[in-house]
Amino acid sequence: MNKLIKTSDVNDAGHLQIGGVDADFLAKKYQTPLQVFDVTKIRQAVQAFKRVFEEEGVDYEVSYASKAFSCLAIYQVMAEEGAHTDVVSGGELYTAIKAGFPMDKVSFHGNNKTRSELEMAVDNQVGVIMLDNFHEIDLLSQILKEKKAKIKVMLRVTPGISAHTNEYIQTGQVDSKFGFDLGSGQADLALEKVLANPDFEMIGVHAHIGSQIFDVRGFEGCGQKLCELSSHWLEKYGYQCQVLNVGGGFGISYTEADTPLPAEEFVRAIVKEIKTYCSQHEMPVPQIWIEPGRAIVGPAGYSLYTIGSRKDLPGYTSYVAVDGGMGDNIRPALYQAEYSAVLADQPLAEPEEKVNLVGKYCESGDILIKNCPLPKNEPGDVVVLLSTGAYGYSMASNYNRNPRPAVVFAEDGQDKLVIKRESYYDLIKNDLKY
Ligand SMILES: Cc1ncc(COP(=O)(O)O)c(C=O)c1O
Ligand SMILES: N[C@@H](CCCC[NH3+])C(=O)O
Repeated sequence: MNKLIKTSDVNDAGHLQIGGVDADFLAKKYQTPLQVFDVTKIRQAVQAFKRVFEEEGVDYEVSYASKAFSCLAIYQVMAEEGAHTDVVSGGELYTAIKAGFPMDKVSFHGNNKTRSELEMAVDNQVGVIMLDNFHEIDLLSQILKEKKAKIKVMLRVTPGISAHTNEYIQTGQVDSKFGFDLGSGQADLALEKVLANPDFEMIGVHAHIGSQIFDVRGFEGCGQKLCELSSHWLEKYGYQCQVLNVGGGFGISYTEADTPLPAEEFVRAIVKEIKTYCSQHEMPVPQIWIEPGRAIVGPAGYSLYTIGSRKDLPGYTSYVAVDGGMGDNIRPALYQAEYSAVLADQPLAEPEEKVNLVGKYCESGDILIKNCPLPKNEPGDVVVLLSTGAYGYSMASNYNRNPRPAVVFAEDGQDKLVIKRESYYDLIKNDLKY
């Protein structure tokens, strides 16, 4: 039995249930490929993070990194849970605005925010802009002057920590496109510029060391680096950081081989590290903000596909193809990410074979799971990839002009369509004939 499946995930009919709704029923009702989220799991993930901070007695914010999955409904759920959110583009910001998400709880990230994106953020008075580089400090200064506006800012720094994860998803090492480098003095210079402009209200410092990280030491190191920087700034400039934002990146299980700490335990370790530093240096404990994306939506997401063709290669392997693939989940092709799968109508069945579970895209690399253990299966069966809630739909494309799937939220036995399936017309609606 797949260890990612708990007995509570299986209903009386022996089918997988998501948010209390039968997965086979969802596949029939909405067709496949289909992305389904268990909203209870999303809420529980936010609440588990909050509980740690409350138990530790520190001021905090849990800011959902919405690049992991962005749509109107997820911002509504985050607003209901009292979470902050971070956005990294005008498009994510627009979606949060249209969802009615409170703008004072938005952090705006990005290494190359455009003038129009920054103007949009200022016009909507987002909670905080994460300043990433000198160009942005100048650009935002100009915009604030023109608009006679003020805004809260934080400086994003690279703490010089290489988290042990795929090289494309590391961000905290010195040689990174994000943030101000500490060692070369860039971060000090950035602070000087920011403090010199009264239109900026500088509230603190941010670092994010990477994503899908299992080793707690990187996070502790990040917390410590931010504390050291904060002491240094107090000593050198008399500037006291109110907020230390340690980013996200908490690893989750995609397969049975992944055994990370529960995500909230990473946070407990960071909080303890910061508290220890502060007590040793007689500093007040600042507000601690975190920005988890994957850990909030990843385990709550399920990708439902229908099995179609099969190719058996004697002496090699078998290819079992589904009606989605790299267009709705690029992660296996891009990062060699691994997933596990079960059949919707018999999630507890023992595997009988290992196959390459492939998609329908015109690429040999369109393999969702290599050597995927599956029970006996046939065309028409619904196969479900687990833990696909983060960076699946949000990185989806229309490659081969395949429409993107529908997304359904399921909670307490109720299902609700939150993103319609794209139609063929959607694919051509912005095309113009030559
Ligand atoms: C600045 C920042 N914050 C938060 C996140 C969220 O990371 P994760 O989804 O791994 O928690 C990212 C993405 O890696 C990021 O770049
Ligand atoms: N998109 C990546 C993570 C990047 C996180 C954004 N900084 C993934 O699927 O793992």
